[in-house]
Amino acid sequence: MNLPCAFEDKMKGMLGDEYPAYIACYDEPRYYGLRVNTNKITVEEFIRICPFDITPIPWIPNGFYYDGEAVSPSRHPYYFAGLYYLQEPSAMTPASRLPVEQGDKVLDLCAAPGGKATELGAKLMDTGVLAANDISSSRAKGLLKNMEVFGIGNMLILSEEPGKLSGYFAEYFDKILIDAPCSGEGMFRKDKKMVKAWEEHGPEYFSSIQKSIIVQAADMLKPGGLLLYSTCTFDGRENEQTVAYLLKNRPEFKIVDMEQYEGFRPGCPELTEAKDPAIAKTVRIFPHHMKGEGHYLALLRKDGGIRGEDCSVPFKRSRIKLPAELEAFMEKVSWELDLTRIDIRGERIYYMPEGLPDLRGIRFLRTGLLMGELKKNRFEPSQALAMYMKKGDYEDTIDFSAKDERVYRYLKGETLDAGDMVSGRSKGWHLICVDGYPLGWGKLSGGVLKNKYLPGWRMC
Ligand SMILES: C[S@@+](CC[C@H](N)C(=O)[O-])C[C@H]1O[C@@H](n2cnc3c(N)ncnc32)[C@H](O)[C@@H]1O
Repeated sequence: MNLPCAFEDKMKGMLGDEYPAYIACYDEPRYYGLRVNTNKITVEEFIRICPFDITPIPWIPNGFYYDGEAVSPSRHPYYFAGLYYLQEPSAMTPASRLPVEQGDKVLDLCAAPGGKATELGAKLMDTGVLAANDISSSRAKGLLKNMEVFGIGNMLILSEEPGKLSGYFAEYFDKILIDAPCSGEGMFRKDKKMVKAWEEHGPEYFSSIQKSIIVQAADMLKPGGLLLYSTCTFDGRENEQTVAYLLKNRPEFKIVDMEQYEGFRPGCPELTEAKDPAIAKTVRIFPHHMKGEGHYLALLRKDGGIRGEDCSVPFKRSRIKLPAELEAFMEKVSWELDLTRIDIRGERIYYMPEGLPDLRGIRFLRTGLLMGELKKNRFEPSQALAMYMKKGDYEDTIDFSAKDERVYRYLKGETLDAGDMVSGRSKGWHLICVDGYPLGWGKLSGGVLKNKYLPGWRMC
């Protein structure tokens, strides 16, 4: 593989005797990974039903390697059911090393397309709130879809400058992840296009963006909260020096240890001006030490305050009366709605997370779970609501086996004959599942299932 000379020289200087082992990795194939959505299925159950061979990624409890040259997990109905996310193994590390607890308010500041945000949302198990932001609104659309496929409801999908967000969310979050835009040196093997991008915008360009983002993020963290900073690059300016910049400008931050793995290598204090030995607690991932691409991670705690103390002033919502159409639909749903969390905007009905600040003025793609729309005396449930549900949450369900070719036809948007799956009198909205995991909605009449799978999500 042709690497820029300036990059090779830098790596020789950084790695010394290890350089030959490092550069030899470029002749080895890349690794393919998938991460189980523990919000929908346990790891044990996934191993039991997984239709292709997988082997555990040793440092990620819900991560697995698969043979990307032999199988296409993105074509399987379980992928459409949101049971897993396809992700490069090292890229699973940042979300796994941020200790999110149920009830936390969590921010993923550079979140699209959702590789980390989907895992943070899964860890919250439908508690607290996850704000997933990306400055690019086109990339944020992909993020929204991935979050909905994963069944995450307690979310905000934002598309804002971090500096603007810090005015709305001052000391609001318990945990923040910054997977910073970077020069991508760690991904050269996986994606050769990254080399060209590096030649256009290198470490110097990104390090100034990273410094401004990390300080803006710091101001959104509660005292006592944790911030995880990560990149997929090797350059000291983007890694250790960005962390050192935060420590200098926000001295209330301290680097803390993260859960270790034998392949992790310590960060390099010598790459910074202050040479603070604590920088060695940050983590470098090199492909010649682990089966994954290059990454960098730092976990930091903000001093002061009692963890869990809530500094936010929640936006007060009053209990509303449900529209009759939604009330009729909810008769078949097994859970109770908290009426203070319902928000009706035009025809659309949202189920909002609790304890939000006033968001007026922020650019967002979604706030809360889009439950559905009110249309001429009827309620039409959304695709997101189907993905949010668990089998049994809705009374009328059609559960296909993954081996039934109708599952594939459903995902392609076809009308199906489902007379054998229901009693003769059954009609109206049905939750369509594969092996017990919801995929979307269908409307039944006389045994014929009208397809309500979201057109933009169909299998090609
Ligand atoms: C490394 S990618 C994030 C990948 C994502 N965390 C994942 O795991 O799928 C960095 C992202 O930062 C976004 N970005 C760039 N500049 C930004 C800024 N100033 N504020 C917020 N996001 C930014 C980019 O659009 C890009 O999607």
